[in-house]
Amino acid sequence: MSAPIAAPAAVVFDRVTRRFGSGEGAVDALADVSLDIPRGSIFGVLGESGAGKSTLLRLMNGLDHPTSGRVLVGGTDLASLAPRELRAMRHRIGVVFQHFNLVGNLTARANVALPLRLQHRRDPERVAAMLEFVGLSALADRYPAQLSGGQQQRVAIARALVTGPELLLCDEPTSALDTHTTAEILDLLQTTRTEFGTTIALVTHELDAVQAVCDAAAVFERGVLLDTVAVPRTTRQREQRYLDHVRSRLAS
Ligand SMILES: Nc1ncnc2c1ncn2[C@@H]1O[C@H](COP(=O)(O)OP(=O)(O)OP(=O)(O)O)[C@@H](O)[C@H]1O
Repeated sequence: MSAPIAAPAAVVFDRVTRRFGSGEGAVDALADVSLDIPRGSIFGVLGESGAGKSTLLRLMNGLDHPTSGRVLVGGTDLASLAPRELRAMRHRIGVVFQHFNLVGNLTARANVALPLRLQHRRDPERVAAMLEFVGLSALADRYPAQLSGGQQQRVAIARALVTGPELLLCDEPTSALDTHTTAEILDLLQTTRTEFGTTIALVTHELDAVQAVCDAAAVFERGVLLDTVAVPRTTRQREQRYLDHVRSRLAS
């Protein structure tokens, strides 16, 4: 029997170094990092402050480029793209931030529609479907200040997904949320992967978040990739998550 053919990685870091400054003051935010993020996975990027997590995300998003090495997204070296091509590529990548980054004077609905507007597109049905997907149809005409943190993050996720990205970058998406809301947002990320096949990079310093939803995680310290670990999904963990979910529903 022939060996199974591995699906191509959604993101490849090929010997990537990102150096800031020069001479004695130089800092390698990432030092010779090689990493594959499998297509359709939820991949954790774990590390303390200063580990290089944000730098890694900015490189995946094409907002920054390596000092040496290559970052491939969907097989394309981002540094090889002309500005126009890079903009097109970035439409295939959604981003969710720690502090939601919603536009305060736009309703939830208008926030979700924003990425389409920036592409000169209008698709109210798609916007409505995304709001329904994140469970916020009833609150679509509220402004961010009228929503809880968890609700705002749901809007941000709907906004990130509205263009149908194949890659979703999440930068500490639950760090500003309480435990219960964190679990709900992590569940939503899992549903996103299941429903749309989106590859999700989850940057966090929270080990619990990685254990709850990630298939694997890369662990960084001061720019160095210490290890890439598979996260075991035992039956026990699945049962426990289900029980936690049921209990929280009954309690609410
Ligand atoms: N634009 C920059 N200029 C100079 N140094 C930078 C720049 N961006 C990042 N660094 C340095 O690179 C290292 C990694 O920073 P990075 O922000 O990627 O870490 P992080 O893991 O995201 O940290 P945090 O969790 O605090 O956001 C740090 O030492 C930081 O000071």
